[in-house]
Amino acid sequence: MKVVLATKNRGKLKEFQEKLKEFEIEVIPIDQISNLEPPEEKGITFCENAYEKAKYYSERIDLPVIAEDSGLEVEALNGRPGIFSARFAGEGATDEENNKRLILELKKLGLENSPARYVSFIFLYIPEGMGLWSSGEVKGKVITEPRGEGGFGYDPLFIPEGYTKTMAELPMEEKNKISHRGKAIEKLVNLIKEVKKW
Ligand SMILES: O=P(O)(O)OP(=O)(O)OP(=O)(O)OC[C@H]1O[C@@H](n2cnc3c(O)ncnc32)[C@H](O)[C@@H]1O
Ligand SMILES: [Mg+2]
Repeated sequence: MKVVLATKNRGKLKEFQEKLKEFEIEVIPIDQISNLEPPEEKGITFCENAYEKAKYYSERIDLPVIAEDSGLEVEALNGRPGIFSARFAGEGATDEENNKRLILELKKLGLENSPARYVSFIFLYIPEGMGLWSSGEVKGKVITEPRGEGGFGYDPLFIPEGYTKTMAELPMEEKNKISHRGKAIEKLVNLIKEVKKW
């Protein structure tokens, strides 16, 4: 089975490819099929953004498309950056700039860490008129001293619950076992299997 993934994020793409390989599903990045620019993320929830993006591409390329919207919710920041995680430090910000902003915001509050969670929301849009969705989360804490080279985004600042290493210090295989995305992908695969039985 093959499925198109609508993302511009290389880290995300690699994690999807690695995880779905376990289930013999091949992931084709959207830019191999189409050079359409993604729709603006206008939603106020992860759910809306994932749905809108999957629908947008699927209707235009007439193939099943997966899109994911994900982010980091920090307790001390009342859930921010949330859906704005990719652009916390401004439109087009790099991971490093976003991490700096997070550290600064925590320090402004006099904090060295805060409970936090990563959230992933995945939508699979099938042109014949069907949609499947799943979500996942991983709880942990964010710190103000980055560590590790793996993963992407806020991983050098995120320590999953029950761990002492940051997400960026874990091999991808291990991150995929415990991460918001890994869990959401597993749930989606189970749904696909159910639907195939009909
Ligand atoms: O929209 P696409 O093209 O898929 O790529 P994106 O990077 O903009 O992806 P999102 O809109 O879902 O924003 C998610 C942001 O949340 C953060 N994030 C999500 N999952 C993460 C993870 O597993 N590790 C670290 N940071 C993560 C990171 O800053 C991402 O850029
Ligand atoms: Mg995005």
